[in-house]
Amino acid sequence: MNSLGIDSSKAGERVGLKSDKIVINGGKPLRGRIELRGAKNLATKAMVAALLADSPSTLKDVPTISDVGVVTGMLEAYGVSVTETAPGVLVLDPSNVEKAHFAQIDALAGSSRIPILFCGPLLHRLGEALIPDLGGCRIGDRPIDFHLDALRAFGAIVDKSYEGIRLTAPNGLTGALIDLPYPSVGATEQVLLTAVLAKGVTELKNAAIEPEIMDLIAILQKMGAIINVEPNRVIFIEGVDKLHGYNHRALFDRNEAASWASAALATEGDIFVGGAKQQELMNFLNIFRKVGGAFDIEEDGIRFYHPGGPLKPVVVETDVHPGFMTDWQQPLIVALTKAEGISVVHETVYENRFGFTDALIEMGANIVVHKEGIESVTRRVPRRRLEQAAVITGPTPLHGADIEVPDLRGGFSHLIAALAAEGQSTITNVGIISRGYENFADKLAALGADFVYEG
Ligand SMILES: CC(=O)N[C@H]1[C@@H](OP(=O)(O)OP(=O)(O)OC[C@H]2O[C@@H](n3ccc(=O)[nH]c3=O)[C@H](O)[C@@H]2O)O[C@H](CO)[C@@H](O)[C@@H]1O
Ligand SMILES: C=C(OP(=O)(O)O)C(=O)O
Repeated sequence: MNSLGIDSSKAGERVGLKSDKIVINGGKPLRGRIELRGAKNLATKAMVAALLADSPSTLKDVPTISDVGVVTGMLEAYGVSVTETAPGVLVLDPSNVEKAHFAQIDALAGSSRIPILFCGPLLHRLGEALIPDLGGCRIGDRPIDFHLDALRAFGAIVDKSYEGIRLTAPNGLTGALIDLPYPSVGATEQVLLTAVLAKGVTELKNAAIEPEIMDLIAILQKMGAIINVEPNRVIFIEGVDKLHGYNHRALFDRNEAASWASAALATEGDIFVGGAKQQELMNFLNIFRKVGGAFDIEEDGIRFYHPGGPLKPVVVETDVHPGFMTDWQQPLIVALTKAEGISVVHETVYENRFGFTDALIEMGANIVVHKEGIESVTRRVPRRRLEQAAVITGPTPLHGADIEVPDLRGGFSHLIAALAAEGQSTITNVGIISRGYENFADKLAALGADFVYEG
C-alpha cells in the first residue's frame, strides 16, 4: 500500500475489476457543487519530473486516482520516497534513486501509459531504464514509435527483447533535432523530460502544446531548465547540468470539468464545477453553448447548466490543442442524443474511440459510426487516415440497460447515459473510471444521484 492508500502492486487489477459495479436509477437531474483537483494528464507527469531533481519536490492538488497510484509505485520501485503530507500534497524525494527489481516494475504492467515517460529521467539518473508494458485506454493501437525514435536520437539504445522495454545510454544523452510526425502529447513530454538534462541543445518540431504540457514546462523551468516555446510548434531546450526540486500546484483537470459539464446538460441539471477555469476550456465552452448549454464563469469555478428549451445538433472535429479535445467527445455525445437533429463528431486523434456508443445504442440512442470518416464541408483539415465519424440523430429518450465500461471516458459517458435514462442501469467494470475521476461516487452522491456503488 503506498502513501496514497493505493496498492500499486495490484494496480493492473484495480483498473480492470469486473466485479466493480454501479446500479443507477436514472431520470433525475444532477444538481450541486463538486471540486476538481489537479489534472490526471499533468499530475502524473509532474511526479515523473521529480526524478530529475537533486532535491525534493512538492506537488499540490494531486488527485487520488489509480494512475497516480501506479506512478507512485514506479517511483517507489526506483527509490524515490513519496509522502502525502496533507490531502493532495505529495513530497517526492529522489535523494536515494536506485535500480529497481524487475518484479516491482512488472507488477505495474498494463496499468497506465505514464511509465514510458520514465525513460529519459532514469537514463540520466541510472544509465538504464526498465519500463513495464504500458496500459491506458484501449482506444486505438497507441504505438510508442515516436518515443523510441526520439530516445534513440538522444543516444539511447532500446532493447525490446526484454519483457517490457530496457533502455541504456552507454555514452550519455545528447541534445538532438527531433521532428515529430504528429504533435503527440506523450512524445513531446518524452522529449522535454529527456532534453532538460541532455548535453547541448534540443530542437523539437511539431510539438504538442496542450495546457498540461505548458504546465509541465512551467514545472521544469521552476527546477532550473531552459525551455523556449517558439511559434509554429517549435520548442528549444538547452540542456543544463542539474535540476532541483519544485513546488507547484497542478493545473486543474479540464477533462473532468468537461465531463461534469456534459453530465449537467444530459441530465438537464445544474453543476458548479469548483476549480474549473475558462482559458483551458475555451473550445469546449463554445461547443457547449452551441448545443444549448449555459455556463457562468466565476472566480472559483464554472457553473454548467441546462437552461431549458431544446438542445441543438453540432458538427465537431476532435483535434490537438487548441482544437476540441478527443477526451471531451465521449461525454458530450450523450448530451447530443438529446439534441433535435443530426450531430456529427469526427474523431481524428484515435482510430477506435467510438466503441462506447454500442451501449448508448442499446439504451435507445440513434448513433451510426462511420469507420472511414465522412466528407463534410464544415471540416477544416481532413488530414489523418485513421479518422472516424459518429452521426447522432436525436432526440432519442434513453432507457436503462446492463452495460460494461470499455475505457475511462467511455465509462464516464455510460455513467451519464444511465443517469439521464429512464429506469435502472447496471454498469460493470466501473473501476476503470477511477483511473481519471477522483471519488466519482462521492461526487455523484453530492449531486443527488440515485445509485448503489459496489466498488
Ligand atoms: C496520460 C495522457 O496524457 N493521456 C492523454 C495523451 O495521450 P497520449 O500522450 O498517449 O496521446 P498522443 O498525443 O501521444 O497520441 C496522439 C496520436 O498519436 C499517435 N502516436 C503517439 C505516439 C507515438 O509514438 N506514435 C503514434 O502514432 C497515437 O496513436 C494517437 O493516434 O494525449 C491524448 C491526446 O490529447 C489524450 O487523449 C490522453 O488523455
Ligand atoms: C485516453 C486517456 O488516458 P490515457 O492516455 O491515460 O489512456 C484519457 O484520459 O481519456
